[in-house]
Amino acid sequence: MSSVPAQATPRRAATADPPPLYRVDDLEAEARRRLDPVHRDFFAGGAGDERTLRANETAFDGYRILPRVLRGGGERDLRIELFGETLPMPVLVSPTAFHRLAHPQGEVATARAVGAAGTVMVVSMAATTPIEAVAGAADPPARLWFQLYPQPDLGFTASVIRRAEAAGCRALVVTVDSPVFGRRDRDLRNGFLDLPPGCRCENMRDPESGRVRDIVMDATLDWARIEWLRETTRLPIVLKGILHPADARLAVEHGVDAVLVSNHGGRQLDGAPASVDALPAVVAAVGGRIPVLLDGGIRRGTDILAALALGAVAVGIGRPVVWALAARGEPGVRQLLDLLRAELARAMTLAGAVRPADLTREMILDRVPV
Ligand SMILES: Cc1cc2nc3c(=O)[nH]c(=O)nc-3n(C[C@H](O)[C@H](O)[C@H](O)COP(=O)(O)O)c2cc1C
Ligand SMILES: CCCCC(=O)C(=O)O
Repeated sequence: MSSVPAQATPRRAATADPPPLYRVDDLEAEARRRLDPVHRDFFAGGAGDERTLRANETAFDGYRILPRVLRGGGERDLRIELFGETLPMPVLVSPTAFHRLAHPQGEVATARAVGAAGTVMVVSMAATTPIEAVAGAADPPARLWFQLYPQPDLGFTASVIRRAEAAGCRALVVTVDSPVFGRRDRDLRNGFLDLPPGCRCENMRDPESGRVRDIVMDATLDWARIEWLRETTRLPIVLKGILHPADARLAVEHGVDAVLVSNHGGRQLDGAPASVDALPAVVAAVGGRIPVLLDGGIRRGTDILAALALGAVAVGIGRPVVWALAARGEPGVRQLLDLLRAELARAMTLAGAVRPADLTREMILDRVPV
């Protein structure tokens, strides 16, 4: 039970702690002040006219939560089960490239914050810290999943998977929305091409030559390659970037363990639907056979609630993590995860749900005029 006034925040004493965080979006403004404008544009931007980028956030305005009352229930239980493990909350850190452009401690800082929160960090193939160092960074250790852009060189792809397995990653997140790199006008205008000296995609280091390879976006990628991956690893496979229900069905047929409904944060196909708008049809197509995850535009506990009620088992957050990292480093990412947890718990309490499984489709009114 909370005593009134639940909102009161004590006046701040002079301390080294980061300032309080009231809303996720405040981190973006703070990060923008600190970042090199070229890097800021890389993190913030999307493909084309950024229609999909904008839609990811605004689409949540089109859903309303129909609360249940007088359900009691006391403390909320935010835990979920995924791949046989219990996660403390239904929020994962989606893979984002180049954390060392946001903060000198890069992925190490992110992993420490995620370790403290007990949830999952999906480490990007384009991380600027080797997966082994990310895995060794956090105490308690972070649960890591590894994001893969399958490379045309199968031997090299297999070697990256072996590294991820050896480092203790518990799932492989295969990004399938990037047969070619999205065209991002901001980066083209800014001439953003190279990482600063000393900053590299360490997971792309060739085991034989020691050279760091470029990540290839492979337009020949097809379901046969997913079958190859299925035979190459025993890790659960998550397909990231599913939007069409027919692809969700194919994913199930190919023995994939989960799908992540995503448009890559609006950075690949501009004009694709907002993730949350694509979610219900994917959930229907999958029919409960495998978990459905979602990322794109999650900025509030109520966004998480809506996605769960529409059938997602968990959501991922991309840019907010980068902003938190750039603004406040590891403590910022901790604050971000704490804030989203608190917002979700409060939203669930107000909506009459004790646990994520209580969030059901009838609690969402959609096509609300905005
Ligand atoms: C700066 C940035 C880098 C990203 N890098 C990757 C990546 O390396 N691999 C990947 O699969 N997705 C990548 N994504 C997409 C995210 O995993 C995620 O789908 C997206 O950011 C979710 O939307 P949100 O930023 O609105 O939360 C990146 C997104 C951003 C913003
Ligand atoms: C080769 C870097 C890929 C990063 C990425 O996926 C993105 O910027 O969206």
